[in-house]
Amino acid sequence: MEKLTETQINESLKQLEGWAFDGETIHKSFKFNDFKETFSLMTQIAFECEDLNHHPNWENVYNNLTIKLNTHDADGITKKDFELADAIEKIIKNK
Ligand SMILES: C[C@H](O)[C@H](O)[C@H]1CNC2=NC(N)=NC(=O)C2=N1
Repeated sequence: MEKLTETQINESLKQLEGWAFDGETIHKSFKFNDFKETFSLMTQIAFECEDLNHHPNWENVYNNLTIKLNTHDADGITKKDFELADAIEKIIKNK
């Protein structure tokens, strides 16, 4: 899988509200109602990650969730990161 250039990353980020590029990952932080809702969403996302065979670097503290995505196999950002980010946004929008 080819890694994307910074220009391509920034272009793709325009379609993803609230996501940013920190030089290594695309990332976004979320705040939900409580821990149960947060962990339920993390579980739904986890099954999507398995389907895509693409996994996040994420941190959860109570109702806060920070998700960072990059492609280890490419040592950069690839289309798979944006595919997973899209899937994450859909899960959260439909909660
Ligand atoms: C063998 C390799 O770990 C797998 O192909 C998948 C698993 N999940 C993954 N997740 C992420 N973020 N990057 C990868 O390169 C990746 N590779």
